[in-house]
Amino acid sequence: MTNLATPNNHNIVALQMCSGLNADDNIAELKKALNTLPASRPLLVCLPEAFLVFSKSGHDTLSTAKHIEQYKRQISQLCKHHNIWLNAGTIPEPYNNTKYYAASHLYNNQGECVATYNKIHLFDVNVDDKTGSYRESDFTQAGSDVVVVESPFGKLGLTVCYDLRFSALFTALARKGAEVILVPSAFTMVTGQAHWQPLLAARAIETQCYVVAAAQYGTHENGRQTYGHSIIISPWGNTLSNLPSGTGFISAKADLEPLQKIRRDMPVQSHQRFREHLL
Ligand SMILES: O=C(O)CNC(=O)[C@H](CS)NC(=O)CCC(=O)C(=O)O
Repeated sequence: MTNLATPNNHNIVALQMCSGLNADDNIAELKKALNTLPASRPLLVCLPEAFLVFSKSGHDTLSTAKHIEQYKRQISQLCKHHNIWLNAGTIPEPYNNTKYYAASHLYNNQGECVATYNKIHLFDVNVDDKTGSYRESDFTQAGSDVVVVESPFGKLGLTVCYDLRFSALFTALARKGAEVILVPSAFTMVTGQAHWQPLLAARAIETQCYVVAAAQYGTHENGRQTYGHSIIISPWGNTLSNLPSGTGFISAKADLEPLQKIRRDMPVQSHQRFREHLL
């Protein structure tokens, strides 16, 4: 595990993981990683999509969804124990007997779940890799609500992975006041190499938000290969920290003063001429 030296004013961490099939094993990995956290508080820790379970099939993820409360209790206790805010990447939340939401919860440092975003755009895509065909909507119910939540780190906008390709969602988040946008992800190696970094940079620049993307990396027990490259980008589009490969942390300071100056100097939201077409 890579642990980069962390200046003690850093307030945001993104954890890169290589999650496996078994939820208990993935929680054990998470616990180990949290024991090496930087000491600064308040601290927001961001986890990747599917950190709890990265299955071979939606059937297996659905069985984890049926026992999700025990895992949520553990996640909540970890937040209290470490005195951290946590974006719990995604976990499967039951929708009905055959589908779950890809739910991205935000926990505060008391262990309370203070916001939930359900992934809106589902990855029903053919990719030129070993997996070939991704049909996320077979088992995942799409969400519909745009979520921005107050926090000690600014107003957080929640998205997940494939959502990154849909700028209208990011514009909607910006219009709801988002200052820091989280993009927990499990990008494929092939599409990540082609599109990951430029899409994230564009979203940061166009929304004038910090963008924090915690990613899955490596070859997983389910046979999939993910791109990694967890990254924290400033509202000016600068990369503040990144981790191309392996597992471990990156961290940065999300400072709202430079963000406000960027928005004063270049008020793109108020220059927007297509407002009536937007959410
Ligand atoms: O299936 C799970 O268990 C966890 N979820 C994922 O891995 C999701 C849905 S298949 N992956 C993506 O959205 C990749 C997007 C992507 O790679 C792109 O937009 O290019």
